Amino acid sequence: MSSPPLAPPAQPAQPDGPGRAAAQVSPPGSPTVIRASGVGKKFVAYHKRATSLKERFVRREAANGDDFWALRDIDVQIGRGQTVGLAGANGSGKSTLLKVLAGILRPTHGEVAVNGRIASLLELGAGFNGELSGRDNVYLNASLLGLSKREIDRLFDSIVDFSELRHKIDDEVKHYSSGQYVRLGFAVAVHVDPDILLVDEVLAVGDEAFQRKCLDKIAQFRSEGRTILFVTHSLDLIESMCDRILVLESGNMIFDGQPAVGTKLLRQRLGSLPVEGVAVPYDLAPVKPTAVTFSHSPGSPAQVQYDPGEQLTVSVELDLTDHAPPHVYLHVEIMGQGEIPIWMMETPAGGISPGPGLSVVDFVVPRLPELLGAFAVNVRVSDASTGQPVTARRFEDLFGVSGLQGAGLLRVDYEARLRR
Ligand SMILES: Nc1ncnc2c1ncn2[C@@H]1O[C@H](COP(=O)(O)OP(=O)(O)OP(=O)(O)O)[C@@H](O)[C@H]1O
Repeated sequence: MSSPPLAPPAQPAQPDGPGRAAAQVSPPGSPTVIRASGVGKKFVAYHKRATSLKERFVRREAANGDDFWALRDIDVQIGRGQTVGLAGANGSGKSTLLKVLAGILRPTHGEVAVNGRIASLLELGAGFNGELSGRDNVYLNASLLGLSKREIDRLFDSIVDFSELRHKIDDEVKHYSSGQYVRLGFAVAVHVDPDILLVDEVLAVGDEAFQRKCLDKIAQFRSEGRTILFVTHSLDLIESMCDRILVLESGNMIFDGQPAVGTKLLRQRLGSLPVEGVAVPYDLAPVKPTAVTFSHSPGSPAQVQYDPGEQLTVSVELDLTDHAPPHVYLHVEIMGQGEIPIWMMETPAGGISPGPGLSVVDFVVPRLPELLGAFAVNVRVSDASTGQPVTARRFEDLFGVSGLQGAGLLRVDYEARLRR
């Protein structure tokens, strides 16, 4: 599917953060190759099937069909050369979004524009005719993706070699196993010289050796500057292979941005991230850290993603009862991937004296170091006069720092010297 060249991408409209999608612009100078604007997709869910012709006639159409929005108001722009992971719980709309972007499903609302040749490997068997042989399906599939007969003749052996199905190539594909289907589908998709590759979770069907081969191919495509969008439940894979993650929840895009931040948010939402760190019962504490927010400067609008060198303010809201100690000491740990404390901030040793009620303590970091990752916050409160712990709380609210591309967590200056 292709369309006329797209206009330069518009700037993102809204600030980023969990709970609303953070629009991500393409890297500077990289044109947008996929743009979805206000995309919604409605299905009609029929809860109960009519059991007789009469019943079907009496109910007619809409009587027991509920509208069901599998996608709601999705705005996204994908820049050329980006590798984007699409993640979310079962039924969140990932496959539907991929199909809408591939032009296989028409959106109920909104528009999709694509600039470049798309090859897609969607649900099992999509694009294959079970009655035809593997050989015929290679020709059929590749011609649907825009290749001429002569081009397919030239690529045929390479496609079959990649699929490792030469011994099966003249069998009807309805007799293929699901893994064999995917092998052939993937082999065709990567041979048609696509600008954009869309891959659904189907890769999980292949055996380990074939998965490795597919991932190597995706890595090669990535290094060639092609655009890749893939659905996976493997958040580790997204962290290692993608420049960007889109997280869907009930058809809404709740996050668009840095993989480390998005995967952590999703793990939180799926309940697969342990919450820990409460030392003293929080409910009984006379001083409660009730919220943590991130912004550029004290009091400025909340923001989640930062670049190295930018100012960051971590604001801790405290709620004190009348029985709170007069001098309170706060210890704030910024926690990285794998529960590693990255840095620590604290109030002066004598503590602070906020008084009863709500107050906010701002920790201002004038220049963020050259870091990469998503960071959560642990807050410990103690009585500054006695040193006794009061309570502790872990905040899963995250901020992310981008800027280093696959270069580890921290930038360290170094020289490489040869010595003989
Ligand atoms: N053709 C259809 N008719 C009705 N409902 C549909 C149709 N296709 C998908 N759905 C529904 O839309 C929702 C989103 O489905 P989709 O396959 O996009 O989810 P997904 O995020 O890819 O899920 P999974 O991780 O389980 O593959 C689901 O509730 C699904 O049942």
